[in-house]
Parts: sequence; structure tokens; C-alpha cells
Amino acid sequence: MITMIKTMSLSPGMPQQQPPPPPSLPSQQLLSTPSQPSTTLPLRTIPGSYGWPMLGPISDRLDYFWFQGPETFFKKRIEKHKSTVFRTNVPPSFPLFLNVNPNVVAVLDCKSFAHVFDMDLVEKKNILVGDFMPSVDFTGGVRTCAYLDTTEPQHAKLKNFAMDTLKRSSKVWVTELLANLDTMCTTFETNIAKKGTVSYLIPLQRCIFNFLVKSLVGADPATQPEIQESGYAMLDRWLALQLLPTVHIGVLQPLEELFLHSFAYPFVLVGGDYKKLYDFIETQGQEVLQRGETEFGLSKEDVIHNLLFVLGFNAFGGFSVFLPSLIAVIASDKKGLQEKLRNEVREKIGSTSLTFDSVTRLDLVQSVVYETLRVNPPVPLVYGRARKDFRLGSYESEFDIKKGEVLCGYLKLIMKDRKVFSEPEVFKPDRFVGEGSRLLSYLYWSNGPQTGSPSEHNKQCAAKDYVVLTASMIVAYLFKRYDSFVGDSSSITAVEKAK
Ligand code: HEM
Repeated sequence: MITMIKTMSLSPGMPQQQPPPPPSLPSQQLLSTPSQPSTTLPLRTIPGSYGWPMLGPISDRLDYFWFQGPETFFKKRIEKHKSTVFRTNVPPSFPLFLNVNPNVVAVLDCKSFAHVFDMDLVEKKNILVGDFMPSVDFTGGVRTCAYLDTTEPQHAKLKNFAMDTLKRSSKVWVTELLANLDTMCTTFETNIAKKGTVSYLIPLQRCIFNFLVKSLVGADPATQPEIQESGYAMLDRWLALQLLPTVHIGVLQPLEELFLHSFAYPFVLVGGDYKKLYDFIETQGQEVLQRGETEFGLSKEDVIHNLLFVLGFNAFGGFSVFLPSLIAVIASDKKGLQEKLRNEVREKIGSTSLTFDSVTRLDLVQSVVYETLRVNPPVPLVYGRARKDFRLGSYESEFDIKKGEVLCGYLKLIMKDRKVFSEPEVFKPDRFVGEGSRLLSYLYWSNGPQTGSPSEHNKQCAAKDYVVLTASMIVAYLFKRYDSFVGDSSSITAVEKAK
């Protein structure tokens, strides 16, 4: 099986593996363990403020969603405060989010953000998308794994269940992924021949949905035509209603502000869809349900709601955002990247079949996947709440953090940290090849370093390695099938089949 997938257990409360010093940092600036502050850095009051009650949060919200957009919002404040650590508000906020506290301490460099991985310092209860939490009605009244802190006993059970489900699914995962890629490519080849340009977003989502349901649930969507036909769209609607108050769309202002960011939409609008998906898993996922109940001591309801969350939110949601950005990087290339990828795939894989082991030999393919995750992290914001008072260090200063304060990391800027990544704004396909693999300690897309190991004692993505291997396999598949292809993040305009 996959040699990369390790489940090294850390003892409870033990800080996560610390990253080595960034390659471009002089030795006197080595990263100290977050919980052991360096003695040489000056103590500074955290710059920035939350502004007047109500007015501060509204003004920040309008900047974030409308006038600046998230990336400029954070960049401008780094410049203003001359610090990668500062106080600000993040949406959602007033008027109709009265119980949500928008105040956060932004941590926007690799060193200060790494404190969020230290479960001694940071609590992760109900903080997946910030202080705002979508109603538990969306998950059958159950707080699913991603909303649980590591100190809650249910977290260990559910995380172990998720990792076990992934491990067991790995054989089916590959065959199902490849079979569904065949179907998807055949569909859009036919459509390109007819229409010239095709949008691949729906075929791609169908492909992701089918292979994930077969792999994670062990069920065939084809047994229920409505699930096969519309299961992916049901998940899209369910995801959208939960996340709308926090997501920047940037095309409909000011309507977006009034109708999408001002209140939370009720579950009832997608209740029918959710019930259909729940019933499908209950009737078709007997084996995985039984394992959850007998081996992990979970109730049937906990298993189904958590499976649906892992399937729909973590896996389907994550891949639906990530894969179009990966395809866009490759399909829009004009600098010879396709040729290099094609050569690597054909030299190292040739006509042999694709396996998780064989794609780990594709250094450039994997580096392109890592670089896409660095430049376009699919989950851009990660939060944590201080478990106790502690001192947090950036490269230049230290700051006192008080128990209960929320730390907010915007990964798109964190992984462009100049002290770690040279020419951070540039997409360098081979950044992580050879010596560059040292940088994997600073690739944080999974809520932990790429060199770390997800476990019940931390909150790192259970599928950290599966995501990279799956994406690498898709790239390898495309270059076995095509000599080249042209397109962007939503459509393909031309494909040249392998000769
Ligand atoms: C491109 C795809 C994916 C991305 C970008 C992604 C990203 C993430 C991130 C950032 C977190 C941490 C969130 C936080 O605590 O702030 C997370 C957690 C998690 N992910 Fe993924 N994920 C992906 C795919 C998957 C898949 C395929 C699975 C399937 C099992 C999965 C299972 C989980 C679970 C169970 C957690 C919760 C971990 C915990 O509570 O300790 N993810 N994911």
C-alpha cells in the first residue's frame, strides 16, 4: 500500500513536529518552538484595533468582501502595521450575526502561524470557519469531527474512523478514480468535437462525487438514479448554504453584501436533499456503518452524519476547489511545462498502470501539485482559539496572546512568506524537486506541515497524503491520455490525444 501514509501517533498535548529553519533565514533567526519563546526578540503590543463597536466590524467586512477582497485586505494591513501579526475584524459580522465575534489576531507569516498547529496552545472547538459556526442542523444536530477539539474524546474516535476508512478505501480509490476519469474525458472529448469549447466543472464534479462515494461509502450511486444524477448538486447546495456568509464571490456587489453576507440561510432549504443522501448511506453503506459502530464505538447517526461531512464538505468540497486550479495551471501553460510533465510521465510510468506507488516517482508532477497548493490553497483561512495566555513570536517581535483570543491565518499570504520561499509570487513548477523538498515543512495547506502526520492528537487533514497522490494521479492520467490540452479553470478548448 501507500508507503507515504503514516499514522505516527503523538502523545496527547505534545506539540506538533516543528518545522526546520526556513532555508533563506540566517541562523540567528531560526524558528523557535512556538511554546518556547525566543529570548532575543522584542516584546511588542499587537498593532491594529477592532475600531468602534459595530462600525469597525462593518467597515472591515466591506473592505474584505467588497472594496479590497481578502488578499488585498490582509496585505494592506501588513503594510499599514508593518507587522505580519495584527488585530482586525473578519466577517461575518453585524447586523444579523449578533452572536459572532469578528475580532481576530491575524498571523500571516510561517513562523507566527505555526502556533496554530500546537494543540497545547490552541483549541479547535467550533472554529473551523472562524467564530461563526453554521447551524448543526446541517449535520443532523451532530458536531462533526472537524468542529471538535482534540481534548474531546469523540474527536479521537472520529478522526481514527476517518483515517481507517481512507486506508481501507485505497485500492478502490485508484480503480474508481481512473474509471471515472475515463468517463469524464470521453464525455468532454465528444463535446469538444461538437462544440469546440466545453465547461468541465460539472463532469469533473460528477467524477469526484462518484469515485468518492464508491471509495469512502463503499456504495454505488448508480443504485439510486436520483443520487447518481444529482448527488453532486445536492452537496453543492448544502455546502453553499453553510459557507455563504464567509465566502468572497466578488461579482455581485452590493447585492452580494445584502443577500449573501448579511444572514445565515436556514437548513430547511436543503433538508430534503440531505435526507436523501442520509438515506442512501444508511441503506447502501452497510459495511462502513457496521465498522464505525463496532470498531470505533460510534452510534449509527454519528457515523452517517460524519461520513456525509467527510464526503461532502472535506473531500468533495476540497477537491471541487482544488482540481480546477490545478487543471488551469497546466492547461494554460505556455512555457513548456506540459512537455516536461508529459516526458516525466511517459518515461517513468510508460504503459504500466498507475498506482499510488508509481505516482510517488513523479517528482515534477508532485512538485506542480505542491506548488498549486502553495499558491492557491483550497482552504484559505484557518483559525484557532488560544487555550491559555501565551507569547507568540513572529520573525521580528513577540506578542502576548490572551486566553480565548482567536488566531486567524490566511494561507495564501502565509505560504508566500519571503523568508521561506524565494520569489514567492512566482509559480515555480519545480520548486519542491530535489533540495526544494526541504520546503515541504512550510507547505501548510492541510492545517499542518506537509512533512507532518495527521493523528487523533492534532487537527491536520486526515487525507493530507491522499489529496497529493490523487491530484498527481490525475495529472499523470491526463498525460498518458493526451499529448497536450488547452483551457483554464472552468473549460477545455482543445485536446490532442496521445500518439
Ligand atoms: C483538496 C482536498 C482537501 C483539502 C484542501 C482539505 C483541507 C483540510 C483542512 C485545511 C483541514 C483542517 C481544517 C481546520 O481544522 O481548520 C482539514 C481537515 C480534515 N480533512 Fe481535509 N481536505 C481535503 C480533502 C479531504 C479528504 C479527501 C478527506 C477524506 C477523509 C478529508 C478529511 C478531513 C478530516 C476528517 C478533517 C478533520 C481533521 C480533524 O478534525 O482532526 N479531507 N482538511
